Amino acid sequence: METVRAAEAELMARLPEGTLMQRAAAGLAATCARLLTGRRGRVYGSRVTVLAGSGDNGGDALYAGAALARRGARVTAVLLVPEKAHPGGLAALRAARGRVTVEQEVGLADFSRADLVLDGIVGIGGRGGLRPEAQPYARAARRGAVVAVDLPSGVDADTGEVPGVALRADVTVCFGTYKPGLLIDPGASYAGAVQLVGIGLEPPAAEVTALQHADVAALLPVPGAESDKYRRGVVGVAAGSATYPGAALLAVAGALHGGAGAVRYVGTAAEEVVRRFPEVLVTEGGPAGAGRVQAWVVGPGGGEGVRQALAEALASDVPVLVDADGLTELGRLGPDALAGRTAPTLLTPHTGEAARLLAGAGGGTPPAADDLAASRLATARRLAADYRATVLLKGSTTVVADPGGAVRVNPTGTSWLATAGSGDVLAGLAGSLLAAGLAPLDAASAAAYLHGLAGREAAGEPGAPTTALAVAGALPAVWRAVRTP
Ligand SMILES: NC(=O)C1=CN([C@@H]2O[C@H](COP(=O)(O)OP(=O)(O)OC[C@H]3O[C@@H](n4cnc5c(N)ncnc54)[C@H](OP(=O)(O)O)[C@@H]3O)[C@@H](O)[C@H]2O)[C@@H](O)CC1
Ligand SMILES: Nc1ncnc2c1ncn2[C@@H]1O[C@H](COP(=O)(O)OP(=O)(O)O)[C@@H](O)[C@H]1O
Ligand SMILES: [K+]
Repeated sequence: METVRAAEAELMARLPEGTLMQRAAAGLAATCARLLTGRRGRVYGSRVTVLAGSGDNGGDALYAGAALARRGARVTAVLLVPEKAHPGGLAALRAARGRVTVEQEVGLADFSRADLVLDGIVGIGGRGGLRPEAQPYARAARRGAVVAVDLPSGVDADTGEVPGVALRADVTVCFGTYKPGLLIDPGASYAGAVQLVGIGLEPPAAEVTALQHADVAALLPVPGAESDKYRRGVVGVAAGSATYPGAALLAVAGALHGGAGAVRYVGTAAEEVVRRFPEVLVTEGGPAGAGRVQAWVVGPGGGEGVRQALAEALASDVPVLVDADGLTELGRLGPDALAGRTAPTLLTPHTGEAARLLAGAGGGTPPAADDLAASRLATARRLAADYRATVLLKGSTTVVADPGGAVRVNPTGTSWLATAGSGDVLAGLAGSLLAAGLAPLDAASAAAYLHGLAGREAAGEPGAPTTALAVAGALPAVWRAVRTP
């Protein structure tokens, strides 16, 4: 949040005092009024509780509460740290005939009864989780909507980590820029629907970004008039074993829809692959003896042959994507196995595989996968730095980290993707984009974006269990949707 603060400070120096807070509060009040109108038909007479902490986040909430009170809402502000409540906001609320209480019991009762709660306990200035005085609100029952001011209180703005408890919101109104904590789980799951209110803040280039349709459309490889299959790129897939022949089919299915001109398969499932996908080139032996490819995918359903396949692929001078059993093997070898590479490497672990990779990098026992899921940003960054490779960390929020420091979080994911084999499809898809010439960060984040949309498409609305093969089958429709202006 240092960059946001710097941008705010720079902008504030040019504006009359309080301008940004007034803009923020006006946007916040407008969203609250829309929500109340939607739920109750009108703002007038509705019950609103403002939870106001000790900083400017509380100030925003108090000013917005004042605006709602002027429209006839019955507003009560609960001051969590009475001596530090924002003086201007408090005065505005009082002038609008809002009630103020410092009794936490009264506050909790109001909170539970309210049609709408404004969570202004703490925003980007919050550190170390909710303090004791605020914790009961995170646990209390409520019947109304909770609108988080800038960020759900208790969520770390920079990382999405939740040390302790946090206030779950239905809507988060964030000011100026999306904070990473709103995009990365577990924080993202507390934010509800996120609305951005412009306050005239021009954010500097962010360290953590999320692609949108237009960004992905610009990245996707599209054949030109002069293209042929080789110029579009050939992706090599070394996947599948006697135990998991299906992983080969799924990785190939993803690869066929990723933009490469051809897919070359090596491995024990060649017969099944060709029966299902006659367009695939198959070669005996491992990656070293296969014809020229522009990128390798190694590891899905890997089995016995994975050690050799990984060694051969890593010895090549083309980008290599390592997934699944390939990652387990790489964890055994440690980062040194990538030291001599002349082309980029993309690692696509889930948190269990990430734990093995970290153990391989640092020695010792693997960290618990659950702990890594609670600190996705830090985990992806650490792996990227340790292995000097691009890392796509899978799971409830997919995070892609480049060794150079850039991070992208994927906004399209859906938990319907938590189905066996969908990771294999993602590996093939991302490998295909690598072969088509995308940089690893672009290939990984565009693949995650398409894969998330395909998961949604395959699950349908309002959602039903789907399969990895159906996710692969949805990819063409998703490409078209993304490329439609
Ligand atoms: N800057 C701007 O131009 C604009 C900023 N805007 C708004 O300001 C917000 C940032 O305001 P901020 O910097 O005052 O910090 P904020 O989030 O209110 O928290 C700091 C206070 O909370 C306390 N505290 C700390 N940790 C805590 C915890 N875990 N649990 C409980 N309390 C905790 C801490 O107390 P202390 O440590 O001092 O005791 C300190 O007093 C931002 O999110 C946005 O809403 C908008 O108006 C647009 C323009
Ligand atoms: N809760 C979730 N929400 C969103 N996506 C998820 C969730 N759980 C898993 N996924 C996604 O599903 C895919 C599962 O991949 P992976 O764990 O490799 O499974 P498999 O090995 O069975 O293919 C990944 O793309 C991952 O990001
Ligand atoms: K808040």
